[in-house]
Amino acid sequence: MAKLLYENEINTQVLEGKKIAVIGYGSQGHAHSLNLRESGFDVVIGNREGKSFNQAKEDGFAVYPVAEAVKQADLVMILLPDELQQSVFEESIRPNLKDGAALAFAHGFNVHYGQIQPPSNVDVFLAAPKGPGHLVRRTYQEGAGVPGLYGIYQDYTGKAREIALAYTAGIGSARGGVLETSFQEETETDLFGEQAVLCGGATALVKAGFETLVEAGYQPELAYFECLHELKLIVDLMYEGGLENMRYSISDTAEWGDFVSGPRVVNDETKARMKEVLKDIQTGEFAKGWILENQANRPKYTAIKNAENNHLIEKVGRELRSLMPFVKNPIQSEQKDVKVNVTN
Ligand SMILES: NC(=O)C1=CN([C@@H]2O[C@H](COP(=O)(O)OP(=O)(O)OC[C@H]3O[C@@H](n4cnc5c(N)ncnc54)[C@H](OP(=O)(O)O)[C@@H]3O)[C@@H](O)[C@H]2O)C=CC1
Ligand SMILES: CC[C@](O)(C(C)=O)C(=O)O
Ligand SMILES: [Mg+2]
Ligand SMILES: [Mg+2]
Repeated sequence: MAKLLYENEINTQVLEGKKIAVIGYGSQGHAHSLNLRESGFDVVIGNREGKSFNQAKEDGFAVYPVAEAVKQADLVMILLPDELQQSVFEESIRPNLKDGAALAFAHGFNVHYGQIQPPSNVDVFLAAPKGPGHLVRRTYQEGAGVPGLYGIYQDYTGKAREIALAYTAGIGSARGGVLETSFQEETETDLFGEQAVLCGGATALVKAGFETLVEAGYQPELAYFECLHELKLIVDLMYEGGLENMRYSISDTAEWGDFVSGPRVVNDETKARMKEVLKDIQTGEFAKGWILENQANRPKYTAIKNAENNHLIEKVGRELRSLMPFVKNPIQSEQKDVKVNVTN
């Protein structure tokens, strides 16, 4: 088994007395900053003025324009959207990095695809929690943590690995275990996971199941419960004890259906498509398309997002969840301007 490291094996002294600038106070940014502060580290925030800037202030941080935060930092963690990192880096980060500082990323996209070429006089590492930022925060508050990856791209000071590990401990990832990787491996597997399984694969499966039932004349509310609501309960069982634990809790009828019908839906053809998705990630084709989409102001992204928000499963879901007060949405209720663009 690969070597995972845990809190009790990590020495965090290397970050004592050092100033950490977290650049970006969004999903990952707020979680890293709050967790690091509660782990005893000295954190300042760099953000443009606006919603996140104000939130970070409200949360008690010293908040600066990006350039000012970078100037004072011994460690700069870049938690800006991937598609904006290159321009902010060239304008406000590169010119202000201290000699011997550490530059960190939570995803290797920009370094791996050559969008950011770090200067040679800094350490460069990856500290990538394997989970959404709001859960990185929530699990930390619960005394647990989201497992993470660390990887060294450049070791200028000779301490890059020690610093990276201390950082993963500070955000709570070392409670779940941290695994060494490279920027290439993290970037390619993270993109594959989110596209083929966790986000793209899961939403496509849920929607296809919902549509199949509704088109066959079944009630949309029932189809929502069956294909989306209950999925969380099933995945919780997998999270807690693997496929075996989920199969222990379901009926034998369901388990037999799982064995014989699952492979009829997700089969060799699906796997061949997954391999195509992976190939596009490995060759840089996906990255190129995403960079161009942003340069064009996201026409396809915006059209698809609007259509998705207006899908029947979303309309039915909003109504049903409003009738289930125990289904809390702490993430969106903490945001003042939820980005749901619903028509009709
Ligand atoms: N989301 C996740 O859970 C995960 C993300 N990652 C990686 O973490 C990084 C951050 O992603 P994520 O947390 O989703 O990003 P978000 O979009 O949630 O947050 C981005 C933050 O950057 C700020 N920002 C945007 N533009 C600028 C700018 N020009 N100058 C200064 N600040 C700016 C935003 O502030 P404002 O309010 O002003 O827009 C916001 O606070 C990415 O590399 C991503 O791949 C890795 C693992 C999981
Ligand atoms: C699964 C999506 C993710 O990779 C993540 C939360 O880990 C992301 O980029 O947001
Ligand atoms: Mg991820
Ligand atoms: Mg990702």
